[in-house]
Amino acid sequence: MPTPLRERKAWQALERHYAEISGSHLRELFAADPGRGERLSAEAVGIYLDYSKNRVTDETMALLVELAEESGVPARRDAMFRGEHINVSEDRAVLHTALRLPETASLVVDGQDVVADVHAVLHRMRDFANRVRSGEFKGFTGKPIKNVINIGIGGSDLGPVMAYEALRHYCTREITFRFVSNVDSTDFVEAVRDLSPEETLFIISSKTFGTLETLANATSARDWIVSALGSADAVANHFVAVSTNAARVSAFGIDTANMFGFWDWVGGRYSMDSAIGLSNMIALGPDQFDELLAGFHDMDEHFRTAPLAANLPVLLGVLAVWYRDFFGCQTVGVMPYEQYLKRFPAYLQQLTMESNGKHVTLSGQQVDYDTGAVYWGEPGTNGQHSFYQLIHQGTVLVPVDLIGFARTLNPLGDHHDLLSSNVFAQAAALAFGKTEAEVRAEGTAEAVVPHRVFEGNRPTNTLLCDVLTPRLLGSLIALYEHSVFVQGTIWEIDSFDQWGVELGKVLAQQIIPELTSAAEPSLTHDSSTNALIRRYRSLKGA
Ligand SMILES: O=P(O)(O)OC[C@H]1O[C@H](O)[C@H](O)[C@@H](O)[C@@H]1O
Repeated sequence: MPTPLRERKAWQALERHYAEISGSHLRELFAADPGRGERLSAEAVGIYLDYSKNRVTDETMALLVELAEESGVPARRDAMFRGEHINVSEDRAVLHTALRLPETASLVVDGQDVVADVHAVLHRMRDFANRVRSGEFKGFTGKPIKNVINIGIGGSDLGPVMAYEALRHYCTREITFRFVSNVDSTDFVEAVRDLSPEETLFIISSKTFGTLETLANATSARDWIVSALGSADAVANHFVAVSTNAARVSAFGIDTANMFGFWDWVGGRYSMDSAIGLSNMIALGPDQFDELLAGFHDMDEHFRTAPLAANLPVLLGVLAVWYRDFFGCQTVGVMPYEQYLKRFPAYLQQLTMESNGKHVTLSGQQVDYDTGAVYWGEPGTNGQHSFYQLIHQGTVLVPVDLIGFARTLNPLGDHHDLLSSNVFAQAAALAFGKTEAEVRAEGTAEAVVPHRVFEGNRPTNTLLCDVLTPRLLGSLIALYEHSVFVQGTIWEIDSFDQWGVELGKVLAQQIIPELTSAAEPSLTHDSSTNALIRRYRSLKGA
């Protein structure tokens, strides 16, 4: 049993240290230490992390790294990479890192070479992707596929849609890609409105193949194809499945020959580099998909081997703990200054919040400290003209990750420098602010002075990369995956289960028949739920 968090030596030292330094201003820390801006940085696999604009000193960082050490981050990391069952509440290995091991590697878990299994599926995916891309794979009426629709939700949607948007520059423009996730019929109806069924392929992505939203959408997709093409036999030409559950795939009516498998040791939110990425492989082509996997692996190797004090996921992870538990920050903003990464914050929400939104330790004890923060964000400059006001002058402290790139994939005049100047300007403005004296010196009318003061001392990480490539994207995602792991290990929680999504699902199952029934809603509901059900029924019937 690890020492409870509050009793760890490094934690207690951090409590004392926090009392000493929490009042320090980044203005003073920078003024007293000209080397700070370069020293408090780390770089690996094409990602430069400037963490100097955090409310830390060298001593803070040393203590945070000690905390990671004392919390057993290296040992648990190695256990994860070996395939031990670190997901204790589901008694499963956590092996998304095996999805990106090179074919020459070998990893035997429970008597099975998982690398061989992974590459067997990758080979089938490559063959299929090539056949779809070349037009060799044909629809029921003999036409090549022009549209690919991934139907999935949560981890079976967010990764593929984020990566598709992120890597659009590298994707074929010959095929239209769409992603249907919501059980709201509008999602499906709008996605297929302008498409020809004869040229449309559905990828039904679901780890369990039991998710209501996905099965409802898959059923509507099947009806759409069968009614348009006039034969149930058309399913074989227009549907493939990605799942761990072959029995359910075949019960749905998809031949398991058209199924791409993965394994229970891949968590849904860690699955975009498994067969769940099939739509991405078709869009990118197998070679660029390999690059994406190589990028994940680059970061895995860095995480596995770099000293903790220079280890990017460890640094991001311990800083997240520092703000969450010592400064009491409830949220973290992630702002990509790269339009292609517009869905990255949404992707990170599942990764971070489903992983670390937990209230008990691995052994089931209620935690007596805060765990996962709320993650949110938008592309940077758009955010500046909307909610950055609160980050600059509001009363909450919001640590922000700013993600910038030296080069754009779409050079156009001076746009990219205009964009990038904002990355550096925001980080500086948040850190150093503007004092009352500075505002006055500008000749500001006295009554307005307080409104124009920026306290500063608002922390940021700046992640600076060269240009967005599939490889870089893989590394960036793995960076956040492992940061989540570091946080979860320090908090001693299970970052790989998600029991918190179950209760609502069960209640919805109970309510579904009540929405069409004329009988009184269930006596087991509360009066509010019953009143809402009655009102819904009467509005619907009106
Ligand atoms: O891939 P599926 O089995 O359809 O699951 C889709 C999603 O739904 C669940 O409710 C979980 O909260 C997610 O972790 C998962 O990614």
